[in-house]
Amino acid sequence: MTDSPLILAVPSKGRLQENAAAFFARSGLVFSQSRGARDYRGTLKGVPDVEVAFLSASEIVTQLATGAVHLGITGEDLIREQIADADEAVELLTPLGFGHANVVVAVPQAWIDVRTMADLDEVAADLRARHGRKMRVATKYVNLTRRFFAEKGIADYRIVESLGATEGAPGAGSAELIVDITTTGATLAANALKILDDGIMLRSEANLVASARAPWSASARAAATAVLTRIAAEEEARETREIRASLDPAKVSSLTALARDFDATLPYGHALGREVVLHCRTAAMFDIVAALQGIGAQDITIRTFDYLFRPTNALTERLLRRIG
Ligand SMILES: Nc1ncnc2c1ncn2[C@@H]1O[C@H](COP(=O)(O)OP(=O)(O)OP(=O)(O)O)[C@@H](O)[C@H]1O
Ligand SMILES: O=P(O)(O)OC[C@H]1O[C@H](OP(=O)(O)OP(=O)(O)O)[C@H](O)[C@@H]1O
Ligand SMILES: [Mg+2]
Repeated sequence: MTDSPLILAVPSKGRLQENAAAFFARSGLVFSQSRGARDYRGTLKGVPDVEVAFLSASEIVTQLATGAVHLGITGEDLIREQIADADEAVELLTPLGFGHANVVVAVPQAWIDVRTMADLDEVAADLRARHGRKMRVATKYVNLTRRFFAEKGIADYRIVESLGATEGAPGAGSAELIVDITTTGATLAANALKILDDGIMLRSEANLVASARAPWSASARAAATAVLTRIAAEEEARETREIRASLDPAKVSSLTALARDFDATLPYGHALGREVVLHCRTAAMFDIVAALQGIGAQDITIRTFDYLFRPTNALTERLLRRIG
C-alpha cells in the first residue's frame, strides 16, 4: 500500500473515449495494453508506477468516489448525479474542452404556454385537478432533478426512472416531461420537445478528476505529478508564443514596460546583443509585434512550442493542495 501505483481511469467506450485518448496522446502519454484491446488494464509508456483502468464514464465516477482509482476522465454531469458529497469525495482538476453537453428540462413543444420552470406549477395543478395524479418526469438524472426542482420550488411531481431513450417518454405516455442530456438538440427536436427558458440544470463537459479517497502513496503522488506536469506543459505551450526580434541595445530599456503592458515575460532576461526573446499569450502576439516595430525592432519571428515546462503548474498544485 505504501508503494501502490497510481490508477488512472480512462473511458473505454461511449462519447468520451476517442477524445480522452487524443487528449493523453497530445501530452505524449501513450497507453500500452499488453494483452490486446480487450485487456481492461494497461500501462503508460515511459511513466512508471501507473496502472491504466479502462472503464465506462459512469463506472469511473463510482471508482473515484470510493477511491478505487486516483485520477480519471469523466463527465461533470455524472459526478454531480452519482456522488452525493462530490465536493468532499473528488476534486475537479480541470475541464477538458470536450464532452460538452447540457442537462436540461424539456417539455412537449405543443405546450405553447409553458416556457419556464414556474409554469410547471400550473401543469402539476392541472394534472392533479383533471386526472387526480402527479406530473411525471422521466430521467436517469434522479438526484440532479430533485435538487433542481427543489431550488425552483416545484414539489408536486413524481420521477419515472428512465434507463434509455428518455426523450421518447412523453410520446409514449409514460411521463409528461423529461430531464436529459443534450448536445446538438437533434434528439429533442426529433421527439418534438423544447427546453424550458430557465431549464438548463447543468452545463457539463469532460473533466480530469482526482479522488480524495484513493490511497495516495508516495509512488502514486510521484506518478500523478509526472502525468500532470506533462499535461500542463502541453497546455501551457498551446497558450503561449515565443517572439524573437532584433533590437537596438539602446532601445532595450523600453522592453520591460512593453512586456508589462502586454502581460508578456522576458524569460531569458535582457539580451546582451541585439536578440530579444519574449513569451506571451497567444491572443496578444500580433499586438506585441506592432509594439516592437514601434520601438524599431526588426526581423521579428513568432514560434510555437510542443511543451513548455514552468517551475509549477496549476494542475499539480491543485492536486497536492487537495490531498495534502
Ligand atoms: N450528446 C451527448 N449525450 C450523452 N452524453 C454526452 C453527450 N455529449 C457528451 N456526453 C458526455 O459523455 C458521458 C458519457 O455518455 P455516454 O452515453 O457516451 O456513456 P456510455 O459509456 O455510453 O454509458 P451508457 O452506456 O451509460 O450510456 C455523459 O455522461 C456526458 O458527460
Ligand atoms: O442532443 P443530441 O446531440 O441529440 O444528443 C442527446 C442524446 O445523446 C445521448 O444518448 P446516447 O446517444 O449516448 O445514447 P444512450 O442513451 O444509449 O446513452 C443522450 O441521452 C441523448 O439521448
Ligand atoms: Mg450512451
